[in-house]
Amino acid sequence: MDDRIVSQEATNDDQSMESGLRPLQFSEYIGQHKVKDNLSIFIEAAKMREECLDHVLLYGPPGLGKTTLAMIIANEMGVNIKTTSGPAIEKPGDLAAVLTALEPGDVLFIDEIHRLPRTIEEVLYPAMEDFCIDIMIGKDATARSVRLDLPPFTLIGATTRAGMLTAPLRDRFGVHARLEYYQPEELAKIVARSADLFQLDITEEASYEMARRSRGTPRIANRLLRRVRDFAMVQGDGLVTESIARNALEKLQVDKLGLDHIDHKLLKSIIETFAGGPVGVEAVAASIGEESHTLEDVYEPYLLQIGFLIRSPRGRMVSARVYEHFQLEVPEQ
Ligand SMILES: Nc1ncnc2c1ncn2[C@@H]1O[C@H](COP(=O)(O)OP(=O)(O)OP(=O)(O)O)[C@@H](O)[C@H]1O
Repeated sequence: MDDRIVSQEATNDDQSMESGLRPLQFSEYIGQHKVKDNLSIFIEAAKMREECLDHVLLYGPPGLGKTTLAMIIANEMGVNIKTTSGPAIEKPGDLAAVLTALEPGDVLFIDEIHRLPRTIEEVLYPAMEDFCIDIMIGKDATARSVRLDLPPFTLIGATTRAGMLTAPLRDRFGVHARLEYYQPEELAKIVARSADLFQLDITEEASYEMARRSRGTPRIANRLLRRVRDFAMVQGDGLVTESIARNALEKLQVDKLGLDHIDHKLLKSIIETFAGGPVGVEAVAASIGEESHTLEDVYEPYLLQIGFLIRSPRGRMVSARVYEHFQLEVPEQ
């Protein structure tokens, strides 16, 4: 896990803070209108039919609110939620234990569902389709399969890698919802809401200052707010103003677009060592002393998303916007 302030992954620090900041209803969940509107209809219809909600697959990058949404769905359905994750389920028996402990109507949330081993995934198929599981009793010659009925339940699977799910598993989810990166105005509302929960006074401009640097991700917005709050308490009179926020974010080395020193090092290395590219990912990784898979999984996605990096068949290139961002002259083609 990387410990950058702009990391999308949750740190231990985030986890203890996040539970208190989680919206509990759709009305408090900011943005993601398409997903929210559709889910609200499906929930309403399931309630009218007095049935469970169909199984839901939530996918999208880390920190965009998949866990939060799963909790809201359970809350809006008026049922309990049990939470586990792909890596926590090591044997088919682990999953059988979770499934047989469900109460009728419960939501079972499996985070990082793409990390379930195939043999365990197969236990899920009949559970999702027919609300039953087949478990093996005995060994070798005396082994036999016994079918156990389960109560009707809703499985909510969350993944950052929908492409890594097998087709049979993906097809068993009736609802597929893709979470998108947030717009600055939505993140500004999330910052203002969290500040309110922290009982912190903040100006609208200060919320925007953090929103613009949060890389489209609520988790990062909330993390920046926590750090800025420290600066406001020590350096100001408690009110978070735009200039306190800007000053704090500069000290934290998070620039106007949410880029940090690692992004700068990566982009500058391509400009200075490789004349802007194209250059192979291995060469870039070596030049900044990182593994190539870390570069691809952790550092590149945001830079690609904002169009700062371009992936071409001949390797990575920086776009003209990177030169402008660093106030460098754009080289002639
Ligand atoms: N739409 C939203 N409105 C308000 N707050 C949000 C929203 N989405 C996420 N958050 C906040 O961002 C934090 C991170 O959200 P959450 O843990 O649900 O992300 P996630 O997508 O499940 O991340 P991961 O994939 O790493 O598990 C939570 O504390 C939550 O309060």
